[in-house]
Amino acid sequence: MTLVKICGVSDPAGFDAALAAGADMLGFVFYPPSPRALTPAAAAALSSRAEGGPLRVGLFVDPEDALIEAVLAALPLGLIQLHGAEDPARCAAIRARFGLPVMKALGIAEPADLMALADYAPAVDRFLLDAKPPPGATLPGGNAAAFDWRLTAGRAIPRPWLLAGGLTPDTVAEAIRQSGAPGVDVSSGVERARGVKDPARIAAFVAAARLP
Ligand SMILES: O=C(O)c1ccccc1NCC(=O)[C@H](O)[C@H](O)COP(=O)(O)O
Repeated sequence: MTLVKICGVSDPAGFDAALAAGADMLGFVFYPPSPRALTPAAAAALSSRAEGGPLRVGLFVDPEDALIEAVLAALPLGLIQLHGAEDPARCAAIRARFGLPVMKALGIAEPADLMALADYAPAVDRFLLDAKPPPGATLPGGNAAAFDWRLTAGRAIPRPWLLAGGLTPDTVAEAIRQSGAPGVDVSSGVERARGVKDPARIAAFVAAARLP
């Protein structure tokens, strides 16, 4: 079954909808410039709405250790997503220091971009293959921009991975078919306004991603 991550969950309605829809992972953004950013305390309050359920993913952009420490003091995470310019050594250091699996996000626009996967593979547990930020974007992710899904078709990706970038309830099934992705991640495509999740779109996205 295709894994589904709902990223940038920032309010109770979005959290409850992702849970009810059966999402596998929930992303909490710890990057203050994002409209989806949470404080550690706010993420802890959201996360405590349910015992168990989806894996809680903490999303960081070139974080200092102190930020990860502050988040982990507030709530348990199951996975650390690194969405900045962290190199393999920094990914490995974060994984070792915090004893948590790491998912490295990489921007993909052309076949050559997939060559970085081999360098990162020993240092990380998962990949998130996303579009590169479009010109003028102020965030490294969550921009509703897609890359050519055919770039990953038939490619051996050296870790479990999620496809991300511009996915919506209407496109996710075709994206899975074209890319061969074993999992998908979405943020903007399940929002009714930037940074505000839409429960109906979350339900529709998870259902569409799970269609045979
Ligand atoms: O979502 C954010 O605000 C964000 C901010 C800074 C770095 C990464 C961010 N999002 C990363 C994600 O995992 C998104 O879900 C992924 O880029 C796909 O986003 P979208 O194209 O909006 O579905």
